[in-house]
Amino acid sequence: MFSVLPRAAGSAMRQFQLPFARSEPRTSLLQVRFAASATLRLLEDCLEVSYEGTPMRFNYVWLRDHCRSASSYNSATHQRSLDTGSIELTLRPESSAVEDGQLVLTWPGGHVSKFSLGWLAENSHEGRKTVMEQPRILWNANVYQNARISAAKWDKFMSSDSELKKFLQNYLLYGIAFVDDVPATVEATEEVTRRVSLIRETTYGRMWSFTSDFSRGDTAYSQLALDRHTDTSYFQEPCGIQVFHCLRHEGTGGKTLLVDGFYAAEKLRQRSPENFELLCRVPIRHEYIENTENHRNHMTGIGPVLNIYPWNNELYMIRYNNYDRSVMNTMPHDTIRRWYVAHRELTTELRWPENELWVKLTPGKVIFIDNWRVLHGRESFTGLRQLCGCYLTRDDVLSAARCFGLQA
Ligand SMILES: C[N+](C)(C)CCCC[C@H](N)C(=O)O
Ligand SMILES: O=C(O)CCC(=O)C(=O)O
Ligand SMILES: [Fe+2]
Repeated sequence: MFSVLPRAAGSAMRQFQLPFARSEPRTSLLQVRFAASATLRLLEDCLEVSYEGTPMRFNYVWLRDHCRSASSYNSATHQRSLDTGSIELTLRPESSAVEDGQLVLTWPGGHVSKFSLGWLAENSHEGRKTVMEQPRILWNANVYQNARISAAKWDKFMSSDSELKKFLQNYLLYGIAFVDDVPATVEATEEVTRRVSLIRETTYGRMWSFTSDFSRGDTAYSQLALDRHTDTSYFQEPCGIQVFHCLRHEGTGGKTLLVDGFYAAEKLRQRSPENFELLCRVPIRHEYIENTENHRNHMTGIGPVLNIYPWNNELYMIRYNNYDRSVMNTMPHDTIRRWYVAHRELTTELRWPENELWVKLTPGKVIFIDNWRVLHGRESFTGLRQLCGCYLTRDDVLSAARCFGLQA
């Protein structure tokens, strides 16, 4: 397994910088010793706090903006009451002190702000443990199998919060997680997903249950194999999580394929930074057109294949669906050739057999897939196969994880 830290991207992205510019403090006006190993300095444009060995700088406007006094902040709703627009941008405190592990600042006019040193350490730029929004363990089939992640069990999952927390931690790290022993019904599948989050209703329904009956205008509703892909790439915001539960299958084939899209994309970033960068930059369109007796849809989503946060180059979403990719008319002629080369290189990564995790979904086994990261596909099959599931709202899944103290 290679590192999960985002690597510095290639040449075209080297101009990247953290948004927090570092400038040398100019004058030291005041030094106060306030704890065994902590020092406070009121500088020209910021307060420097050296606490537990880390010097941290706090902009004065930032400090006033983060004042937790009753008139500035409603701690019952966790909302700011202060109008940030009313803070003088040249503001400086009139005095500063440390009392009982708290930094106490008095502002011109007499308003007092208090900050615990621990809170400052947690929230300073310098004190932040990691620049990653979402720590992950990227995997190929070996890595995932050797990790021996156990599936949650229905009974415990439904009743024990620590079981749910463990499940969410696995989900966040690997982008997939399983619950076993779920009754093979749509209702139980709904219950198990409601334990985690809200369901995202789409044109396919809230909960859906389908066979290969071509009830909708899409290949999923057939017996054909489906190559690895992410779903709803034609949404402006693709669904965050996909849930599958195979309620019955009397026949052969139909295994589920899972591929960690971020593992493949990071390989591409290492191997060909320019191709990685191109796939981050060039927008393409996906489309879902359905015109049947009962359903009329025309959806499009536009965006790059690889989506990274501009401030740290961390991947947060891959949109990869060769079936639903629409006409390539969103880029100039000279980019097209290069885009196909880059896309081919990513496709090659995604197709290495060692990156493929194959799972036979059986009645009772529910899988949650991070549809912004892990691609799914299936083998062709024979016989009656009924699959049910739903999409989940991403924000609510992440919120559930944060409520357990997980970094999400
Ligand atoms: C999952 N469910 C069967 C309801 C919908 C399938 C959607 C299929 C579509 N081609 C896509 O990839 O988004
Ligand atoms: O039939 C399957 O296993 C999955 C089909 C699929 O890709 C989907 O429903 O999104
Ligand atoms: Fe799919």
